[in-house]
Amino acid sequence: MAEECVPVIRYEELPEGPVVVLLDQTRLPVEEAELVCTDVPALVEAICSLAVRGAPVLGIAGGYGVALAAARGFDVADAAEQLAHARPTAVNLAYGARRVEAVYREALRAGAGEAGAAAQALAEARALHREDAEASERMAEYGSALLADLVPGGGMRVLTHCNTGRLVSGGGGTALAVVKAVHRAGELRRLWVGETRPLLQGARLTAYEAAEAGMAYSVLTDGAAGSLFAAGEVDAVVVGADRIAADGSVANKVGTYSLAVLAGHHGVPFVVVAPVTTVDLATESGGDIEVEQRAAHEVTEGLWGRSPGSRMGSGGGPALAPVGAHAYNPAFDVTPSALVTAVVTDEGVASPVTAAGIAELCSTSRKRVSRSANGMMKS
Ligand SMILES: CSC[C@@H](O)[C@@H](O)C(=O)COP(=O)(O)O
Repeated sequence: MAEECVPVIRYEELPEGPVVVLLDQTRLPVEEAELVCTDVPALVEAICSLAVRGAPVLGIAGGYGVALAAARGFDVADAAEQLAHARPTAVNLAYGARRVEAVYREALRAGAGEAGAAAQALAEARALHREDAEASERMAEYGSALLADLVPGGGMRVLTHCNTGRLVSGGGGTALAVVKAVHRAGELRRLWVGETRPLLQGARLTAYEAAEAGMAYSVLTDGAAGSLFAAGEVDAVVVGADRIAADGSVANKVGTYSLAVLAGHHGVPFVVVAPVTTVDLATESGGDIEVEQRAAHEVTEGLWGRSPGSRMGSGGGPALAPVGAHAYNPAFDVTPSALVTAVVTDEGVASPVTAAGIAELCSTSRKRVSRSANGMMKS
């Protein structure tokens, strides 16, 4: 159960100073080790190496990073800049860093002083963390209800990609939180877990969470998805998102687009689950989304499968390809809205996925924020 698990991220005020503590996801599933970041460069390094990863928790990390810089007396604007640009595709990272930076600046402007502004920055980062947990619950509710409609009769076989559960969130997560709700309702026959090359977020992390939740699951190589669809073994695909453009295009872990094409070909619902904070109305279309390109050695070396005596490559892993092999290694791809059956958010569901539907979800969210800013009850 999530309550007994090592927290994915936390901000701690130790006698020697504040720190951000992360569950190091590069070490999973072998061990649950924590990584303690005492400054922003250490946190940026943890973000780049994927010790902390997945869109919503990157937002929380960005927020805590700015709060950490403020509390330790570092240059807050520089910290926010470094964090916002540590990875380019997941919009939540910049969102979290900029949101907390804005609160810090406003507090300074209002005369709170540095310590007061730092305290307000931390309160904002903690609020962001809490909101994300609440958003997970709402996405799980909306998403599981939608799946029950899309796949009537229960006993569904769901295919997912990458990792979108508690490891990416202040709460239960996005797509995997939906699958967990389906499982709790007794309606999940099997979770198909795409291994997610090259860094195996599916095999290492989603399988770890599926086992933790007691689900029936199978890991498959990314290349095996086609034959699984052809055999009629997939009732729905449920994935997360790193950025959703105004036209409803979805950037998510590389391999998502291929699954959407397969789902379209086989008439299987393809559902994207993400908080509204992952929608970026300033990005007009999928072609405008910056896709992070990562180092070749992630593809050409077995970074997660070191064994004694293996010949090590430049990244420190055993060679899987000739030394020096060129690699194409985008971290994400973009799926056009026409291939997406529904976008499930914490503010409701857009289906069919249109620019108007996406804008409507965001305006619901803005109304909610302004109501709560006016001291009214949150809906
Ligand atoms: C809510 S998680 C959605 C996405 O962030 C997830 O599917 C994903 O692509 C993560 O990529 P990663 O490179 O592991 O950070």
